[in-house]
Amino acid sequence: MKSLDDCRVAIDKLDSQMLDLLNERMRVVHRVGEIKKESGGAIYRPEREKAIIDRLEAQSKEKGGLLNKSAIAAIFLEIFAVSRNLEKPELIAYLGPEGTFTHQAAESRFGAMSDYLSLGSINAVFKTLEAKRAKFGVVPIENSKDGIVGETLDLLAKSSVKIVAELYMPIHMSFVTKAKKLSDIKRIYSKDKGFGQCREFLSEHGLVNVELIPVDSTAKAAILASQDESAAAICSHIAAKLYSVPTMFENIEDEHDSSTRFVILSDFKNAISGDDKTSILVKLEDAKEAGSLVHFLKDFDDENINLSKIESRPSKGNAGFGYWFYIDFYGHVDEAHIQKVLAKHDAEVTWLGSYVKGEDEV
Ligand SMILES: C=C(O[C@@H]1C=C(C(=O)O)C=C[C@H]1O)C(=O)O
Repeated sequence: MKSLDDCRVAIDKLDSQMLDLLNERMRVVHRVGEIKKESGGAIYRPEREKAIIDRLEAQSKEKGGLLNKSAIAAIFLEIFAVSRNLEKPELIAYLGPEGTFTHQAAESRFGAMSDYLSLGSINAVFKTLEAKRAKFGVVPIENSKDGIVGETLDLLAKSSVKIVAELYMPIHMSFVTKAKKLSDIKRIYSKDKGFGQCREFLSEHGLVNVELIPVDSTAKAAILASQDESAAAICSHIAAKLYSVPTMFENIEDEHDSSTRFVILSDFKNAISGDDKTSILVKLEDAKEAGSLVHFLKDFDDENINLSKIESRPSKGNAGFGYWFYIDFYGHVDEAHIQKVLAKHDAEVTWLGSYVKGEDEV
């Protein structure tokens, strides 16, 4: 049996080996960066990152390793982020302020080392990308409980910016405070939705008579709680960490299965990964005729293309009532059967991006 000291000696040796291997990996990555610079290729290649994680998961399973897929993804997504920074540092704009769930989503993909730009609105994220002031943008597109984020869809319809990746993040609320015990808490800050999602928690813990103060964001709630020892905040894990407010309770939301889908925006087209999703916008020319949407969708069905989402939006600017549709389906725009359908509807369809299908949990 190894003693604690023996274990620590073994860990130190393994860490040194890992560091040497990581440095060797970074030298290869540096060369990849040079090749991409010569060819003008995109630095971020989500389909390649997915292939690496899938391969390592299979290897870990086969060899009976202790690391499961999410552990492997957590470690390697950080390595990829550091690698991309070495190839070329690129700025990531997100819907802020710092410490929001969008910030948490951005960090889960781009790591702790990247340069981030927190912006005040979804519109500002699109504008910043259009002006090439940032390479990537991260915005929410839908929530499993609240539905679609209309502003994101409307901006996708108007902008040249493309979706290059998606990710789903479970939304968990933390109860954070500098107070020593619950009875010391006189006020709680959160977004109004934050209170709504944690009603049961508040009543079970006798907090209904405490003053509930709604503020603009859960991040702001964390800041306020960091300045007042008789206050608490209901906020994200990242906000608590960022503003150094101790967590008293985690996962305090009434329903634990709420998740938000975020999209990563940029200006390039991904290669086919074999497990892709595509988003399009459809403005049907004969929209006023009965059955036009059915005919359109029948072409997808004929090619065995499965839809994962269809959402209608009022088209602003037209006289009277006009509609367009936002559609997500499985497959990549460069696959032949998809090309066939899209070519038939060339004038009616705007391609918004093809990207690796996200998994429900990152
Ligand atoms: C190194 C590359 O660039 C990026 C970094 C990757 C990595 O660290 O393995 C993988 C894909 C890209 O996002 C590459 O394209 O191979």
